[in-house]
Amino acid sequence: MAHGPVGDPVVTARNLSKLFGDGESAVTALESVDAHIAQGRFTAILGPSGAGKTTLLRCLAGLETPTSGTIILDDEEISLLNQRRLTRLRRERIGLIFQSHNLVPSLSVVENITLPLTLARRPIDTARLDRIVDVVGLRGRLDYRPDELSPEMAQRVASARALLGAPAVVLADEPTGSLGSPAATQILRILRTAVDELEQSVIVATHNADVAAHADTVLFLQDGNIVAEMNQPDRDRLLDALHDLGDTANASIGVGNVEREVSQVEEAWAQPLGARGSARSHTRGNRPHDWDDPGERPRPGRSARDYDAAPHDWDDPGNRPTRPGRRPHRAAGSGGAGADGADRNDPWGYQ
Ligand SMILES: Nc1ncnc2c1ncn2[C@@H]1O[C@H](COP(=O)(O)OP(=O)(O)OP(=O)(O)O)[C@@H](O)[C@H]1O
Repeated sequence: MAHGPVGDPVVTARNLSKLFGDGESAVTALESVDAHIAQGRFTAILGPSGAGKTTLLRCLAGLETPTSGTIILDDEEISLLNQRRLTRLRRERIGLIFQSHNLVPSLSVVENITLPLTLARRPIDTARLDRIVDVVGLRGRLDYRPDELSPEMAQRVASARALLGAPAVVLADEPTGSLGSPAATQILRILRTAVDELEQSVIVATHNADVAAHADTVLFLQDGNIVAEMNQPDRDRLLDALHDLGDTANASIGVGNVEREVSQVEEAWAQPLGARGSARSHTRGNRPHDWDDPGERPRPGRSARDYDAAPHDWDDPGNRPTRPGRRPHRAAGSGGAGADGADRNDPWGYQ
C-alpha cells in the first residue's frame, strides 16, 4: 500500500505544489504532494537537503502560500484563511520548533515557555505547564536565563514552548540539527513522550535516519515528492530504504545543517521576511513505495552491505558516510548563502 489517507488525520495536504520564481529560473520545491498525517502520532518527513522538507513544513504552518493544492489542518482549510487568521491559527493550533531554539535572551525559562500564550493573550493552564515542565525535565531551571543553558536545555525550553498550548500539531524543522547525538536523543525522547503520554501530534522534518527512527511513520520526501512511506521504522530499515532511493534518485542523506539564529520568538509567528532565489535540477520520483509491503520494495532480498556495517554518528559531520554515486545538494557545514544563493541559515525566512 502506498502513502494514502489515514483514519484520523490532523493534517491533509492534497496535490500541493510550490514553485519559487517563474519562467526559466522557476524552482519547483514541491510537486503535487499528497500527505496524510495521522492525529496523535509522531511523523517524520525524511529527505536529503533540498528535498522540500522546510517548504512543506512552512506550507503546513501557513508561512508559505502554496502555488496550488489544499491543506487541511485540524479540520480547517488553511488556503482559505487570510493573513490575520493564519497568524491566529499558528498561535493557537500550531507549535513550532526550529533547529535553533530561538529563545528570547532577556526572558527566564518559564517566561520563554509561556511567551506564545502571553503574545496570544491566552490564559496559562498551570496544571498543563507543570506537566510539560516535567515532560521536558526543566524543573529547577525555570528561573534560568537562556545564556545559562546548554544547547540541549535550550532546545528543551523550545520544546516546552511548542507543547504548552496543546496545539493541534507540533511542526519541528530539524529540531536536533545543531545538537550532538546524546542531546538529540533526549529531545527526541521528549517529543516521543509528548506523543505517547499527551497524545500530541508531532511532525519532524529531518535529513537524519536516526532521527526518523523515533517516529511512528516516516514519509520519504525527494525532489518535492513523497516517494515512500514506512511505518514503525527502525534504523536499519530506514537505511535500506534510503539506499534504494539513493540508487534511483542520486539522493544525499546526512548533509550537514548549520545553526540558525533568530532573536525574537514573536518573529516565528510572523510572516517570512526573506526571499531566496535558487535553481536546481529535478529528478522526479516514481510513485510512492511502501516499505511495509515486502512486495513493494524496489529491490527485495538484499542483505548486509558495507553502508550498514559500521554505526555512523549522523550528528557528527566528520563521521557522515560518503557513498559513491551520491551527490550532496550542498557542501556540509556551509553556512550563509548556499551554492544556489539561498540563505541556508534561515530556512524559515524570519531574519
Ligand atoms: N524562498 C525560496 N526561493 C527560492 N527557492 C527556494 C526558496 N525556498 C526553498 N527554495 C528551494 O526549494 C528547494 C527545496 O528547499 P527546502 O529548503 O524546502 O528543502 P529542504 O529539504 O528543507 O532542504 P534542507 O534540508 O537543506 O533545509 C530547494 O531547491 C531550495 O533551494
